[in-house]
Amino acid sequence: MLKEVVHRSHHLWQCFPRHLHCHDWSPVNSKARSRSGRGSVSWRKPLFCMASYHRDVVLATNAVRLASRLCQTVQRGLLTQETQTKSDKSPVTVADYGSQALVNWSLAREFPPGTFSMVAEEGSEDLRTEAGAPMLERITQLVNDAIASDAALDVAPLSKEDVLEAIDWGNSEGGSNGRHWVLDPIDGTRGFVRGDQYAIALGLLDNGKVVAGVLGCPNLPMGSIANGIPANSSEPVGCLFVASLGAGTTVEPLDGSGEPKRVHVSDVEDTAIATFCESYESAHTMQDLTANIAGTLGVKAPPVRIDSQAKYGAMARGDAVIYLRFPHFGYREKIWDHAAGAIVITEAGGEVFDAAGEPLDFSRGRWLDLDTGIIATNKELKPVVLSAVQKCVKDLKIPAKH
Ligand SMILES: Nc1ncnc2c1ncn2[C@@H]1O[C@H](COP(=O)(O)OS(=O)(=O)O)[C@@H](OP(=O)(O)O)[C@H]1O
Ligand SMILES: [Mg+2]
Ligand SMILES: [Mg+2]
Ligand SMILES: [Mg+2]
Repeated sequence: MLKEVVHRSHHLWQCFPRHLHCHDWSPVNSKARSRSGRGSVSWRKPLFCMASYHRDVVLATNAVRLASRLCQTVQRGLLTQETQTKSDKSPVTVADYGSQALVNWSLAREFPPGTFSMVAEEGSEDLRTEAGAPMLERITQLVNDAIASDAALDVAPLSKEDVLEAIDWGNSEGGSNGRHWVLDPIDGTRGFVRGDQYAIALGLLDNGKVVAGVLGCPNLPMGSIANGIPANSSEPVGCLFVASLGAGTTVEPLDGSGEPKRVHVSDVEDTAIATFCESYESAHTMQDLTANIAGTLGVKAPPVRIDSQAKYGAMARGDAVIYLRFPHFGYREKIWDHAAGAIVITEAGGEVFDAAGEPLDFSRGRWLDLDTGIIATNKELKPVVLSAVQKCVKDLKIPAKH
């Protein structure tokens, strides 16, 4: 079956106009136009784009929207048997696997055979065991339901083997040459399980540099979260952030009900009125260190703590001025936890760097080797934030590289 898909994808690719210009491509497969009335991923016509990655951005947006639907369905009624614990003790759910299978399947069919490379978080090993069989059954059903709900996808259902295979298309090592997609199918799984924030994070590397990023944040309010996330608010929820090199960052409703709007990081230059955001989970960042850095900077507001790369999206539109992330000793960052988020910030005018002040290097494979920590802020505040970080990190006596 997947062979068929790949074969057909080659055909699709051959039919696709190669040298698209921004204005040439504005597919609309909305509910209103669909033959069956099933609705489809609401295709967008971006306001800001750069010709070379425009097609990738459109494909990535559609894939993320499709996966978001699956995640929303699962989060509404998550059952305990739909969650497993991985060997590193972190949780993984049917939605992490389902989202990865859908994004991989949806993108791979658009590229010529042998040219699709994906670096993604999950692998199918645990699903291939006897204990994993019920989960695989459920994931296959969720994936097929999501595909069937989209009128633009007129394909036969995937088998369990197809789903396993699609998940494993994410096993690329990435690197500094060529094009590699980078996917976190659910970033912030702990938040997802808790019923809080999470993100479907899809980036694209070209010769080691992040050139495009799409963040689907199904639970993030469209309005500012500078003062935290209001409970029981009537605010519309569900944001899609899209960025590509030289083309800026936009935000729009994830459900396709509104137009993309360009966003920019905060222009606050006075740290006394700056806000900062960080991981919700204290196990993921040294919150005592970040409190110390914030204190050194004279930041008065309490931290905005939310799960996942939704933080990067929130920062890109100015909800927070500074992002601080300092994992506990020994933790090694992975590229899918930051690729999409980093370009969403940089294209919104911000900077993302490590404690040495260097930009993140996504060219070294699946891992993100960096000096201590990840920091983001606007260009004006970078020197003062970096200096506070370096002072506090030195006081903490963290080994320079870990
Ligand atoms: N011990 C430890 N230290 C630091 N980071 C860790 C750690 N364990 C996991 N992770 C990674 O954190 C990802 C979740 O993103 P955040 O830390 O920003 O969000 S939050 O902690 O859920 O609030 C999370 O991403 P997902 O696994 O995709 O949920 C992990 O990759
Ligand atoms: Mg995980
Ligand atoms: Mg993650
Ligand atoms: Mg994940």
